[in-house]
Formats: sequence, structure tokens, C-alpha cells
Amino acid sequence: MTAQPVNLHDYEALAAERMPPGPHAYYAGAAGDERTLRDNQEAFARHRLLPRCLVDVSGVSAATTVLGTPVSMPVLVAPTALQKLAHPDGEEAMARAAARAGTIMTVSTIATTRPADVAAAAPDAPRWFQVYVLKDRGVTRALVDEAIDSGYRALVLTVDAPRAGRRERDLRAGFSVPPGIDMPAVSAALGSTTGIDAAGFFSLMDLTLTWKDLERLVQDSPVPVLVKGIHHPADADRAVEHGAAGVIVSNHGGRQLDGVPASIDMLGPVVDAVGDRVEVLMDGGVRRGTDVLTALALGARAVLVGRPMLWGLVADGEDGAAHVLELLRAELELGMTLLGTPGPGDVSAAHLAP
Ligand SMILES: Cc1cc2nc3c(=O)[nH]c(=O)nc-3n(C[C@H](O)[C@H](O)[C@H](O)COP(=O)(O)O)c2cc1C
Ligand SMILES: CCCCCCC(=O)C(=O)O
Repeated sequence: MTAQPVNLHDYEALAAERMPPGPHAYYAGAAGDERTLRDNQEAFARHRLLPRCLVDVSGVSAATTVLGTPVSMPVLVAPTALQKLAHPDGEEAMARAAARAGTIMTVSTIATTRPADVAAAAPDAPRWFQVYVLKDRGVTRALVDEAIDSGYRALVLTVDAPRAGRRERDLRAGFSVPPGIDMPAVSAALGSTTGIDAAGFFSLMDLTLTWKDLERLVQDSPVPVLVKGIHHPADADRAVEHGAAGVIVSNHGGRQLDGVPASIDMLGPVVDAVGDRVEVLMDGGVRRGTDVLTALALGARAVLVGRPMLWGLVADGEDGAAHVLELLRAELELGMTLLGTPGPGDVSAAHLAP
């Protein structure tokens, strides 16, 4: 493909053409038969939006707030590891792209750039830090402290990955981290990062993690803590009881337990359980502005986008990632205009066909 991408699917195709097979397998792939990966997108297509007419849409704006932080749209950047596999500027380019789009970037524990350096790349932009709790709690603590000291505004505790899902594309492509790509968290725990694969990384995880650890993280944290990887409404309720300021309905882009429901299908039940107490976000399969509208209609405060941000980074670094976000914003604002909803807060269950 040579033409300028006009949607997120075009970026996906472009990245597939340009990336070496191993890194592409790692980014694109998911667990087992990839049923959940497919279902994340297909489930959006099972919902139908129901427009209302003769609403004044002259001032449509996607701007909103998430945990009190103003954002230009209810679309955030999901945490994804190893962004220097996409582009030499990695997380720093992603941070500048998110800042240009006026939204929040969530920086992974397995970033290829230190939390402080990502912050320095876009100093005024809001950003969150995603936490994997490693057996070596000192490594986790040091990264969290660095993020807090660098002004990150929230912690996102990922709870769906005590081990790597069985990622067969990685196995077939023989993917492991190439030389020259550092992951500060992994080098602090292991000394070296070259040759490590997903299973190798996740063997560093602390399998004793429970609700008590969430409570402790919340107590020790000067910033709000969200829990990412929630499927069950009862777990959402438990997360809130243990102090979470928000929950993210997510199946890790289908990369962990294959066969779990699409995130969009668990959003409604989670919103019913905790939506009156905390903000509920979701990720998985968001590829269109209309997907964002569906999530808002089911009660999400915002969505996060994972792979498409990486495809943008592969295609054109900071500019590519920024364009992915701009495409989503344009699609979302057009969708809001056609749906008859001037602001994100106007989108409700009444805008979905029964
Ligand atoms: C290549 C890749 C790396 C990821 N790394 C992380 C990570 O480090 N921490 C995390 O919590 N989730 C991680 N995720 C999951 C994303 O945060 C998110 O849940 C998922 O990508 C959303 O689905 P989508 O890719 O369909 O948008 C990763 C996903 C991908 C594709
Ligand atoms: C080889 C490093 C693997 C990091 C794992 C990050 C992650 O969450 C993922 O889904 O992949």
C-alpha cells in the first residue's frame, strides 16, 4: 500500500507489510486460537447505533474528562510494551503523539524507555503508569516511584497476566527481544534483556498477588489506582471495595486467556455493578469512532486503543501515531454529529438499537 491511510485498518495493513515477521507476530498475535482477539472486534459489529434527529449539533465536541483530567476525546493510549520494536523513537514518539492529540498515554512497565524519559518527551501532557508487580518488588517500587516523581497522574494495575497466554504466532516466528532493545524493568530484574520472550518476561511476575496487594498499592499511592483486566462484575465490585478509582474492562487484546468474552460484551455488566461509584473504561478491538460511541452508550467513560497506536508508530513514528488518534477523533465527532449527541455525556443506552 502506498496511499495515505484513511482509517485504522489501513495502518494495520501497512504495518504488516513493513514489519519483520517476529516483531509483527508479537504485536499482532494473541492467545490460543485467537477467538477472543477476533471477537473483540466482531462484537462491536453486533451492536447497532440508533440516531436521534433534530438535535442541535452545531457545537459537537468530543472533549471530556477522565478521572478529572481534561482530554480532547474519550480515547486514551493503552499500555503496550516494547515500542522501540515499532520505531527507534518508541515511547517518546508515542508520548508526543498523545500530547498532540490532547489525550493520556499509559506507559507500560515493559517500556523500552525509562518512565522519567517518557515524561521528559512531552512534559506538559497527562500520563498514567501501568504496573506489573514483579517477584522483585524492589524493581516494581523503583519504577512506580520514578513515575510518580515524574508527574504521572495515575497507576494502572494490570491483573490479567500472572503468566503469558499461549501466543502461538510468537512461537512460530521464534520471536524474542532483539539485541539493542532495552527494557529497564527487565534489565533491573535480570541484568540483560536480549533474547527474552513473552513467557520469559512473565516468569518474573509475582504469582502471590491478591486483593490485599491492591489495597496496599492504593494506600501507598499519592495518585489514583485503576485496575486493568477486569472481566467479572463481582471483581469490579471487589476492586472498588479495595480502593480502585476506576476499572478497565479488558482481556489484554485477547493475548491472555483465549475464549473469554469480548470486552465490549462485559462492559454493560461491569457498569451495572460499579458505574455509579467509579469511572469504567474498556479496551479491546476499538478500531472506529463508532466503536467508541458504542462503548459510551454502554456506559464507558473512555476507551483505550492498543495495536492501532503501534501500527501508526511503525508507519510514521510520532506523526503516524498522532494521525491514528486524529482519525479516531474525526470519526468520533462525525459519528456524534450523525447520532445527535453533541458531547460524550449525551451518548446513552437510548442510542443503541434494542
Ligand atoms: C504488543 C502489545 C503489548 C502489550 N503490552 C501490554 C503491557 O505491557 N501492559 C498491559 O497492561 N497491557 C499490554 N497490552 C494490552 C493492551 O494494553 C490492551 O489491553 C490491548 O492491546 C487492547 O486491545 P487492542 O490492541 O485490540 O486495542 C499489550 C498489547 C499488545 C498488542
Ligand atoms: C518480551 C516482553 C514481553 C512483555 C509483555 C508485555 C505484555 O503485556 C504483552 O501482552 O505482550
